[in-house]
Amino acid sequence: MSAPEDWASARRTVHAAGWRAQLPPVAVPLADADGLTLAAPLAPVTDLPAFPTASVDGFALRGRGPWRVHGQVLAGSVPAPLAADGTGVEIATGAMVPEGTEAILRVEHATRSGDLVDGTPKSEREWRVPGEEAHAGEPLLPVGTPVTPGVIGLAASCGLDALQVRPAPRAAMLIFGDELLTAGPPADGRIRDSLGPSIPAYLRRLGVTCENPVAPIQDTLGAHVAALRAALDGGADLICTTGGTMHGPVDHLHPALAELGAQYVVNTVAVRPGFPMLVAAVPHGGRTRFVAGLPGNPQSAVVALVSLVIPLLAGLTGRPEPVLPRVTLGEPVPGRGDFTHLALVRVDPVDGLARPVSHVGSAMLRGLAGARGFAVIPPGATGRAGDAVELVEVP
Ligand SMILES: Nc1nc2c(c(=O)[nH]1)N[C@H]1C(S)=C(S)[C@@H](COP(=O)(O)OP(=O)(O)OC[C@H]3O[C@@H](n4cnc5c(N)ncnc54)[C@H](O)[C@@H]3O)O[C@H]1N2
Ligand code: MOO
Repeated sequence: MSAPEDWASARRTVHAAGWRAQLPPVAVPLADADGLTLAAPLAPVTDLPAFPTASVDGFALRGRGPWRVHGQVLAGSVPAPLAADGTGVEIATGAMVPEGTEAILRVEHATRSGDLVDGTPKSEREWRVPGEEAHAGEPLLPVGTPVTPGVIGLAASCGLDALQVRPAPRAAMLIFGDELLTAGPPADGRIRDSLGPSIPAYLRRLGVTCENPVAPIQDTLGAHVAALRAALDGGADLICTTGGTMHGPVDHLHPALAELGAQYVVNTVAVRPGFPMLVAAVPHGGRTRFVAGLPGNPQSAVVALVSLVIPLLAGLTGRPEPVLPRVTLGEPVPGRGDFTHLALVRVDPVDGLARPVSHVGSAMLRGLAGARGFAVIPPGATGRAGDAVELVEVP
């Protein structure tokens, strides 16, 4: 077995490997772009607003009052200029302001008799001027920005119909372990596969297109290699496997990777739980694909997902390496010697402090199901109440 790699540096290594293999950009209609990643800066086609735009309902006026009002300007039309002092038009919020306008008088500040209007307009301008929000071509959001509903709305207001984005990575999910049942209660030495139903759900939350898992795959080297080949031929950018990361009698992942000509990006990480996790790169079909080997112990598999798969996906989609938020511990959390300890915590909604949860054995999911994420206790350290530590959130 190779020496385990430091947890933080393993994250940097997989991000860099994903970055080098970034998925080629595509143009995607706005309505389909949520969750993808900008591959070009977002910039407006015109000034924003594109024309002087009334902010209130009232009267657009020229010169001194009282003003003779002739006609109406509604949003969506091009008005004639105000040609003479002492004249005006009724104007609606959102309408283009006529050339020659010197003030807009709000309807609630106006007195009207017949076609004459009088009142005192506010001293501040009651319309938006072109370029007030942005100028044509001005970069508003950089490459690597995750597309959110807010970004989609901004893009539409900028006059864009599509966005240049990195597409969603495609994942396949392979479950190893002859002891696994896909339905019914555990019994007679057999247990339920808890990762086949849950890891694809996490992946989808991470913006990945994930097929239904292939489960369980027979505990033979031939079946492992065949399943990995089928996933590569199916076009997967990322293949997540569970189990078989160690070197027990039926752990075939390492020999299967060797047979495929895969190169380790990271092979075992100095973290508890989860240390036999790995990421390997496989050249296939003219580009690099990745295999993420998640350990079989269920909590360890999720640790591997948040530790390695999330930074790998960030790299693949052209996003920066994830920056971890910090939380303050409300109780002590022990360290794990030379290893990083990822300790499941919940974050109290009232005092905002992170406290360890119970039932956190690496074979258990009970603690994980109610936890916000993993507090990171670095090698050689111990978490004391009041310490601000990094938090890896569970997706
Ligand atoms: N001699 C040693 N043995 C083990 C060590 C060690 O250091 N020396 N480390 C343990 C650790 S830590 C982990 S984690 C596991 C990792 O093992 P594998 O990735 O090879 O996983 P398996 O042996 O296939 O399974 C381990 C465990 O998890 C259960 N399992 C597997 N898949 C699923 C699934 N989809 N759903 C639910 N449970 C699953 C499986 O039945 C085993 O109980 O190795 C330790 N051993
Ligand atoms: O590292 Mo194992 O993943 O402790 O259960």
